[in-house]
Amino acid sequence: MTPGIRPLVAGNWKMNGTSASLNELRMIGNGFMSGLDAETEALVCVPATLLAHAAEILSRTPVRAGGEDCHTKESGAYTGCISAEMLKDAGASHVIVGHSECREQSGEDDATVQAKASAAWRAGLVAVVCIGETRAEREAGNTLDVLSRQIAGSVPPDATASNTIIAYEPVWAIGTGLTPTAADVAEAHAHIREKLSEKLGSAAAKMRILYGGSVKPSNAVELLGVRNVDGALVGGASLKAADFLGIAEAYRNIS
Ligand SMILES: O=C(CO)COP(=O)(O)O
Repeated sequence: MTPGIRPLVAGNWKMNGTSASLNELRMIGNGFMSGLDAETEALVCVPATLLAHAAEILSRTPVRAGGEDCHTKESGAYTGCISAEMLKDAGASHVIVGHSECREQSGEDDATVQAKASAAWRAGLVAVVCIGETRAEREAGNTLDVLSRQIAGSVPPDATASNTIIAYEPVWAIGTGLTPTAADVAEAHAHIREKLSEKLGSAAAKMRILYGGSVKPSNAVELLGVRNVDGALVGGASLKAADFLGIAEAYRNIS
């Protein structure tokens, strides 16, 4: 938590979900309509094939729909790619950029992530910029250096708290059931806030910094209660409405 910042619980469905999964989304929307939105904002980033449906379903709820990645360009001969403008047209409000799975699988570097964040803004979307160290980097004691380098390279210098959200996702915690200790999360998030302040000045004070990596209802109070943790980016547990709502409910027990 950061005083004065409203938390955001965001889901990332990754390459999961068909039209049959939209019922979970309906239940997520209904859950937030029955009072959870008093505690936190909510977003679910879905595969592009589901985005228009998701946006339509969620339009009657406080939950917003987002994309999982975008191209840097607005349009053109880029077979299989999706622009930020296309996501916006399909009803997205946000897009994730620089997820470690994209960085690894597509060889995406910090400069590309930064260009994607700018592309998101060009289309009127909020960019959720992901950063985080690998297991080898953590074991070598380089976590904070990696975060500094990724902030320097991936976050555009004109980022503001209204157009950008940072998601700290230790790569080794994603989908593994492993999580950093609350003290480790506190250290990483404080470092991220400090580096953002050096880079962005006063804009950094209100910028949301989400934690992602094996967040579940059972660990949400501990992880989301940490200072400078302004919400969660949830993978596996966002696919089941009960789990995603259970994570958001943690805010009823965090003061
Ligand atoms: O990568 C993530 C969200 O973007 C986290 O995934 P898990 O919650 O499945 O560990």
